[in-house]
Amino acid sequence: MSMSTLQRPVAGVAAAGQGAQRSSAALRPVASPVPFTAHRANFSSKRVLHQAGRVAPSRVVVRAEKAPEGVARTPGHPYPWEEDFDLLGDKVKEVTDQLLPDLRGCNIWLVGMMGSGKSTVGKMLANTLKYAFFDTDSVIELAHDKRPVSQIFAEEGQDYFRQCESQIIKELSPYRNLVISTGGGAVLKPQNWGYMQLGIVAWLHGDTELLARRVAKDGIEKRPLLAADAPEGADMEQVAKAKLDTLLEDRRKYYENADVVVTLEGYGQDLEAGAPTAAVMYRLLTAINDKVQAKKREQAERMNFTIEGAEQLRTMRTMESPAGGPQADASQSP
Ligand SMILES: Nc1ncnc2c1ncn2[C@@H]1O[C@H](COP(=O)(O)OP(=O)(O)OP(=O)(O)O)[C@@H](O)[C@H]1O
Ligand SMILES: O=C(O)C1=C[C@@H](O)[C@@H](O)[C@H](O)C1
Repeated sequence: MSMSTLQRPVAGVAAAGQGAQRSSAALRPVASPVPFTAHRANFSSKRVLHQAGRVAPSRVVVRAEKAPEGVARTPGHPYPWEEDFDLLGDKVKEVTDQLLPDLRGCNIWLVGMMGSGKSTVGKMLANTLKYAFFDTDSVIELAHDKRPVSQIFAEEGQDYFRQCESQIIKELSPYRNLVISTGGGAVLKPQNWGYMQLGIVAWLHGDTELLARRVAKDGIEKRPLLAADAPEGADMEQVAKAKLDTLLEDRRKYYENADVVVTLEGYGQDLEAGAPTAAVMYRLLTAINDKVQAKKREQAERMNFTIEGAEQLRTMRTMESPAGGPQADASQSP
């Protein structure tokens, strides 16, 4: 499959490729209409309008509405501000403002098991950073006349699907300002890491009970690796959980190569559903920022050296070079 017509990503461009030929899919960012919304609460986001010269174009203002009356605060919550939507909104803005200039357009690759929320969180993250968003599964579907992943698996096989996935990862990697949500199995191929590690790779890590609940709710038939050989009439959540356990066992070592790991764990009223999307995004932004700031400090430290005898260097005069004489003479000869 050739992806040679990949368009330079333009934020906000609607998904293209409808009816695209399998051999020449035009890749454009999947529209990311999801603003800063939490699954549980009413968040709203507002982007600052760029008024020439008055507002830095990278600024994103996230406003969070008040938490509904009566929402209990969970004692011992390790991230208590996640339960205070005003505070969470402020914190997202704070970390985004610090991160964006130092991120310098570096791509963010989301990896993780099925159901970890890579697409859901990825869209919100792209929105917040004003990055374009790609979902490799969606791009493959678009490039195949919108056939769902499960059908492509059934008709073309998993190997073919993995080749498409690798091709897309390769083609996206030289671009900048992208959030890319990868398929759960993208981590299996070393060649994919070669491309993803040009950016920052973040693992969304949740326990398999949580993931199974989510994928069962979506319908496991959408995920061919989970649906295969599922006994009829079985509890789909249990089927999914058993398969996810096996897959995670095989894949953990690959996911652990990620630059940052973000837990999906929810607390208090989010114990079952996992952390709300906005909270996961905040954890992600913070982890990426920590990484980027550490790298910046490391680079600054490397530059923090003194040259012994610097004074001598400054006053040193060029001595006559043995090579200089004859060459100089030659250059002057007619
Ligand atoms: N923070 C969240 N809280 C509750 N539900 C969520 C959250 N994030 C995602 N979900 C739900 O979980 C399901 C899986 O999410 P999503 O498709 O984003 O995961 P994914 O990692 O991209 O999965 P896959 O790799 O299988 O495509 C969806 O139904 C989504 O709405
Ligand atoms: O975990 C996996 O191997 C997969 C995850 C999905 O995102 C799809 O990429 C596909 O169903 C395979």
